[in-house]
Amino acid sequence: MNVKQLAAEKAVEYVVDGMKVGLGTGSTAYWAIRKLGERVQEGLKITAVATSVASEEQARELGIPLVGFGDIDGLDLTIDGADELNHDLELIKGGGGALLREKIVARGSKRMIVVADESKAVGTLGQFPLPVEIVPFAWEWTVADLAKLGCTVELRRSGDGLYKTDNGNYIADCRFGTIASASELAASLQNITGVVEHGLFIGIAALAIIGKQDGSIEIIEREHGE
Ligand SMILES: O=C(CO)[C@H](O)[C@H](O)COP(=O)(O)O
Repeated sequence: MNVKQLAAEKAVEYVVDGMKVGLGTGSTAYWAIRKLGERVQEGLKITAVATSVASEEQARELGIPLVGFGDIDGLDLTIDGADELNHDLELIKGGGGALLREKIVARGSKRMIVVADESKAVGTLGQFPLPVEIVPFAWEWTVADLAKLGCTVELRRSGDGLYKTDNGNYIADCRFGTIASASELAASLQNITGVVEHGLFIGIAALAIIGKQDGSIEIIEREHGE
């Protein structure tokens, strides 16, 4: 059973004619984009923006109509994956390196649906290293500032060199083990000048659709205003 596909295809049921849709990034969002492509070929009328070059290419191949950010002032719905999520729908994202674009797109959406398999649902965030996008300039100092927050930091690598995001920045993967307060940590991260954005998504996701190995689906909805 492909539980990522299960969750992703359930989320696509929330898409209706006329919607402006944000396309996430990663191996779960892949299935959502694929299903959306099928529905577009069957006549669904939507427009979309993508959160990464990879998702944009996938959408284009499937014939999903893409628009520029200058053509629309917001989105109705974004469907995206997560690396970890807790019961308050606080997320760690950025395992695929697209966290900055993902956060811009999710924040510009009336609703964000998170799609994940059950391994991503945790009691406390922090086992997954928190991805933080940082500018290459003086990255050594930024990494040192991040380490002062109580994590071990590894600059993400790709092949022989350093990994670069679609925006030309680096990713510092910060292993905290346990994140007691996501909002306090988010505030500390935002205070570090070399940080472009971090992978904590707080108060953004409205709904999580979690696919389980037994073929069932769990839905978690965030209380309004939480
Ligand atoms: O945040 C992300 C990419 O930046 C992904 O949504 C996250 O890494 C989950 O990916 P996957 O669905 O492949 O497990």
